[in-house]
Amino acid sequence: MYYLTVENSFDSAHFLHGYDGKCSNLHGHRWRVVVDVACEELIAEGQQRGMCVDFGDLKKDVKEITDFYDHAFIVEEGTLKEKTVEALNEENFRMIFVKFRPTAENFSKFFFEEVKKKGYNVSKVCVYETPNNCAAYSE
Ligand SMILES: Nc1nc2c(c(=O)[nH]1)N=C([C@H](O)[C@H](O)COP(=O)(O)OP(=O)(O)OP(=O)(O)O)CN2
Ligand SMILES: [Zn+2]
Repeated sequence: MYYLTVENSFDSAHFLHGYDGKCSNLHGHRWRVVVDVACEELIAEGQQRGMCVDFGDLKKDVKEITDFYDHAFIVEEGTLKEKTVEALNEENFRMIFVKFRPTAENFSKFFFEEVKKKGYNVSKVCVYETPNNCAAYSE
């Protein structure tokens, strides 16, 4: 089995609703998303001969998926008061609502599925919230 690894990072804010501690406060991370793709066989012919997939294609797709979350406030649906959302909208702050609690674990599964949808044989996705903490998802 061959394994490829690419990564992309994005900066965004979040908070953990219902968390008893500092992470219940609005705070930011440089989220680092590390994607592993597996191949049993390499491409036999053409420009990509000897490759699992072209790093360029994989990097472009991972960047496209993750850059959407850059410089945004990521909010779990239903965790902010309506008037807070309205006020933030009035300020033109970019909010992205997600259906899950925005933890590294949930993001690792979310990005795993998003990259898989692009047709890659994803073997693992790790999401680093800080340089020292990461969560991984694989199937
Ligand atoms: N298993 C998880 N635990 C925590 C997550 C998570 O996604 N998965 N997330 C958080 C918070 O988002 C927090 O920002 C990160 O927590 P923590 O490492 O405790 O904070 P610091 O980076 O500031 O670390 P210090 O060592 O305290 O400086 C919490 N837990
Ligand atoms: Zn955090």
